[in-house]
Amino acid sequence: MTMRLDYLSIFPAYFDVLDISLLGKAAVNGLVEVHAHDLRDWTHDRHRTVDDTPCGGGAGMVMKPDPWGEAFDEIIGTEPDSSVHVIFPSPSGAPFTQSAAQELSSAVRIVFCCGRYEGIDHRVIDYARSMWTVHEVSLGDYVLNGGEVAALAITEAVVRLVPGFMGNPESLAEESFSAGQDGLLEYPLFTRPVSWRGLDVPEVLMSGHHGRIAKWRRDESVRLTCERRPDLTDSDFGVPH
Ligand SMILES: NC(=S)c1ccno1
Repeated sequence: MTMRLDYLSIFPAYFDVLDISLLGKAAVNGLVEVHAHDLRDWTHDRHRTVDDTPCGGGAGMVMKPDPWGEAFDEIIGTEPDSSVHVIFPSPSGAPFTQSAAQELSSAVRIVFCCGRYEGIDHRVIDYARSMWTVHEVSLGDYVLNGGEVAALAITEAVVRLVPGFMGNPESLAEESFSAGQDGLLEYPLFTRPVSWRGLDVPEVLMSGHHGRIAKWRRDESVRLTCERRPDLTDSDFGVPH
């Protein structure tokens, strides 16, 4: 199954980077198909206008609904289809999580709508909700200049989970937030040399004792998660001794 990814933006060149490294390899292998579109291609005036002043007043400009609607018609179609996932990255979106990435990794089509200015006329989102499966998501509590960088981050988080993408799928099982880690943060990682600038690899990792190594890693995951992400912990994890 090939996952088709579409990006609607007034800066489609942001997505040229998807030809690089693993994502480029996934495209070559037919796992994903990438299409970036310039929203201005669906304008009809000399200035290729995509924005206008906000109704009700206020600073900045709002993206007009017409170009989005015409782009949807051409890129996605005019019939409802819940298998099409339409993503609007936005500071007012729901937190984007690893579980959301996992769910989206089985999608056949994902369309990213990258807003600029103060945002997109809300009717565009309402229309999309009436037609497809819509996700208004945020990467964090901060504001970017547009949705493009967020779309790239979400793309990487999703595509790397597509079956056949990662050379060694087992490496996914031990990552932060993975089910194999009970949703905990990943433990610290080390490799050779054993001693580096006066800093040594923890002895337990060199012991060859798999049980002790597994316990050390679990304890470190619990410790890090309790310290850095108490919101992810619950009474089951407890406080590491
Ligand atoms: N925080 C996110 S995802 C965002 C999108 C646009 N601006 O901020």
